[in-house]
Amino acid sequence: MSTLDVRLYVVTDPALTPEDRLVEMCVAAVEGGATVVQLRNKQAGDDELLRQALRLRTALREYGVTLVVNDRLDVARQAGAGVHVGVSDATPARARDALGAQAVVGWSVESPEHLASDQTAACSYVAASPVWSTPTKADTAHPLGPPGVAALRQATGLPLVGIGGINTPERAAEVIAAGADGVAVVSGVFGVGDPRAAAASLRAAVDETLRARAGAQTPAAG
Ligand SMILES: Cc1ncc(COP(=O)(O)OP(=O)(O)O)c(N)n1
Ligand SMILES: Cc1nc(C(=O)O)sc1CCOP(=O)(O)O
Ligand SMILES: [Mg+2]
Repeated sequence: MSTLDVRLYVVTDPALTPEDRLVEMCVAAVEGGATVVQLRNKQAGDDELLRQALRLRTALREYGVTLVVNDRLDVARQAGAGVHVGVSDATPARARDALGAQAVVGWSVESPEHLASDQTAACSYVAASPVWSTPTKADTAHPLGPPGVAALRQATGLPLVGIGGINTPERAAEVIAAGADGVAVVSGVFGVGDPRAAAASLRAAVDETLRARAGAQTPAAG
């Protein structure tokens, strides 16, 4: 199975991506360079969320990006999407059982201890939660900062994204330089006027830092 491309992972928020603009804004983010889209709407009922997930799936199919639903296993399964779970949700193992071997299952990790758990065997990727504090989500663990991301990198070979407060290309570059494979972003893409341009700037910073990191790891010839 090929490695999941998590370079720019955008996460929706009903306050920033209202239903009548949800698809248009996600398509713009993908055209700017997003590789994963997560539908996150804590208030929506299952029927409403499923309707949104199906609309997104249809619109995103031609772009070949990954669609993930936050928290709700049943909606994810019915939409043919992946799922993201946190420490207070269903476990990754339960999500894997519900969605099957091919599905994308993501897990929030708040410390290297989480990565010592056998739950990681069920994960397609993990998210460093949070890198910086953010007004977008108040109920997070203590921020890890880039050093915390580096500690998680040492503890896992799974695709690793940082999330929380990554709202500038400079911050995105810091997270990648610390060892993450990608950045997960809400307000830095959907809270600005032009999601396509914001996604393109963040993606450029991610790609440039990944290239610099790869160059630094390759021994010079001679
Ligand atoms: C990519 C990504 N990382 C972390 C989270 C947060 O998940 P969780 O801790 O379960 O919190 P809620 O999003 O459910 O409020 C996420 N959704 N996506
Ligand atoms: C959905 C989410 N999860 C987080 C975590 O730490 O687990 S932080 C977060 C919101 C991130 O929003 P922004 O990019 O606007 O800072
Ligand atoms: Mg959750």
